[in-house]
Amino acid sequence: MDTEYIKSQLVPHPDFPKKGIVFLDMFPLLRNPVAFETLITNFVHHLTAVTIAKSPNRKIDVVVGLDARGFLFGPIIALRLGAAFVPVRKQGKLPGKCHSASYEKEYGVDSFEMQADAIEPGQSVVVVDDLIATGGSAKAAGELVAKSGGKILEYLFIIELTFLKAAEKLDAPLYSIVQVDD
Ligand SMILES: O=P(O)(O)OC[C@H]1O[C@H](OP(=O)(O)OP(=O)(O)O)[C@H](O)[C@@H]1O
Ligand SMILES: Nc1ncnc2[nH]cnc12
Repeated sequence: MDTEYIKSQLVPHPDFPKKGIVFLDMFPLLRNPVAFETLITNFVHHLTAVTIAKSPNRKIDVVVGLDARGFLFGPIIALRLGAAFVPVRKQGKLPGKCHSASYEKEYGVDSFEMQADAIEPGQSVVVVDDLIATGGSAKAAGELVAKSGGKILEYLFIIELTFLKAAEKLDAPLYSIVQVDD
């Protein structure tokens, strides 16, 4: 089963980057091409099914990836879907006019930016990242998409820390491949 295989590639690191956090490292998954392909295929099949169920004639226009680990697989999903890839970056990295939103996360505070002309009003958007913990970064990304007039179809993650109940903070459905419940 995809889920078990993908889960088996994630390596927990207790007390990183600070005491009390169990950091789930996704990089071993990317070192294994079969697991990486399984991951991408899972996301693409899921998104194809969701798109068909919602509106067979409508495609996903934009895949938004979050800095930094969402950049590692978001562009691949975008290419497979024939969609644009748009990065949401930490503050001060993007040139031109940007929208910005600040947020609190599992181990700190940060601010995100997205180029103001990257998404056109009415475009269908999915947001991807490796992991959702408190949901602070995903929520901030959602605010940036909304400022551009994009419509979020779904938020997608490899890992969801379900005990933090982040799904309740989001304005669109959440899909995750691996759920961690404690
Ligand atoms: O749901 P949240 O509580 O917002 O936490 C999840 C976010 O935290 C991690 O990124 P991090 O900010 O550590 O940055 P990195 O990808 O640059 O390591 C992770 O990749 C998510 O983006
Ligand atoms: N527990 C965790 N493991 C990996 N990345 C994270 N980002 C936020 N929380 C994390």
